[in-house]
Formats: sequence, C-alpha cells, structure tokens
Amino acid sequence: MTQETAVAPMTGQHWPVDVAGVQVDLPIVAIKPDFAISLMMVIDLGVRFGEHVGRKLAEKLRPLKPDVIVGAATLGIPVAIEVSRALGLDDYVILQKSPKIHLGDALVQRISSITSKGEQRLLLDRRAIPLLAGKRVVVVDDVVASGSSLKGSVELVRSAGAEMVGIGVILTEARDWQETLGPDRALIHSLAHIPQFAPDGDRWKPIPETFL
Ligand SMILES: O=P(O)(O)OC[C@H]1O[C@H](OP(=O)(O)OP(=O)(O)O)[C@H](O)[C@@H]1O
Ligand SMILES: Nc1ncnc2[nH]cnc12
Repeated sequence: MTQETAVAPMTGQHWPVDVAGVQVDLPIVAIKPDFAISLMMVIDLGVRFGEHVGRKLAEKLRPLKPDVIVGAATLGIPVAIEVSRALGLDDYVILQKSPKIHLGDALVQRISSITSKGEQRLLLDRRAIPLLAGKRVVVVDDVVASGSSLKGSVELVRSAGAEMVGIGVILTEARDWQETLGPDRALIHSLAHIPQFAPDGDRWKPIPETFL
C-alpha cells in the first residue's frame, strides 16, 4: 500500500456556516498563496448531515416536480442519493469523471473546477439517456463556485433531451458562477452561501465582493 503525504495548505482558521439549521465549521484552506476557500467535504460530515441536506434540498426542489435527479461525481453523488431518497425517487443518474472501460460510448463535457488542477471531463453514459430524455431533471452538487462543473452537467443533461427544471446545491460560493451559468443562474436553489478569502496581515479575511 502507498501513502499520500501531500501537505494540505490548512490555515488553522475556520468559517462557520448555518446549513439550513445545522452549524458546520469549515476549515479555511489556501488554494493559492493569496487566495483561500472554506472547504466543505460533504463525505466527512456524517450520515445525519447527508440526510439533513437531502431533506432540506428536497423541500426546495419538490415544487419543481422533478422526475430524475442528476449528480456529478464525486461529491455530487451523496447529494443526488439523499435528495432522491427524500423525494421518494428511485432512479438517479451520475455523471462520471473517470473514463471507465464500460463508459466507452459517453457524451463528454470538459470542465475545470476551482478545487481541481487542470481540466477534467464529465461523462454521461449513453445508456442513461432514456432515463433523461423528455424528463423534468434537477441537477445537484455539493458546491457551486466557478460554475464550470454545473455548466458542464447542465449541458450534458440538455444534450440528452431533458428539460432542466432546477439546480440544487448545498452551498453557493462567491459569485463567479452567476456569470458562468448566465440565465441558468435563476435555476439555483441553495441552503447557504460561503465567501472566499484573502490574506490580511497574518489572518485570512472574507473578500467583501464574494458575499451575495
Ligand atoms: O463551481 P466549480 O468551480 O466547478 O466547483 C464546484 C465543484 O468542485 C468540486 O468538485 P471537484 O472538481 O473538486 O471534484 P470532486 O467532486 O471529484 O472532488 C465540487 O464537488 C463541485 O463539483
Ligand atoms: N468550498 C468548497 N468545498 C468543497 N468543494 C468545493 N468545490 C468548490 N468549492 C468548494
């Protein structure tokens, strides 16, 4: 077994967020020398938090009457499952990131998220198209920041012939996503907002323009 020993650029600071009634303290992580985000790893926050955000997002998304929920790997997967569960839906569709052998024939979008180095690919297995074509679809993710990941997801869903009726995220982060998504920004439903951070002396301070 090999062990990853890369040092995370943790700052020791945290940012408190009220996520629809549950308080979480997110670590502030410097992703560049002069720029930091508060990191929400939804897979580290436990089963009850996953259930909670699923229920709260479902309350917002139920009036849209979605037939199917779509989530992007990796951290959109638990969100898609919990929202589907809370809505009483069974099938859901996951957009993959790694090119698996069984995904040879996939629709592809290129994305580049704020937290990942370089470009990634989002893949929609063509065998999932019948689950989406002509259906009312909500796309979910954990966080929207640059908006690149959601834009790619929305384009894949539309190219499968679905009607995009909403987007659900646990957190909106800063505001770049508004420009990236353009008119589709109006589809966003979120449970909370987080700013981004810049150094101020020996502390990291929220950047005022990154509040909503
Ligand atoms: O709005 P954006 O700038 O695109 O950022 C948001 C995306 O970033 C994270 O994914 P990441 O690319 O880190 O991949 P992962 O879910 O596979 O960890 C997160 O899960 C969102 O999908
Ligand atoms: N603050 C954040 N936490 C986790 N994933 C993210 N992707 C983009 N911003 C993020």
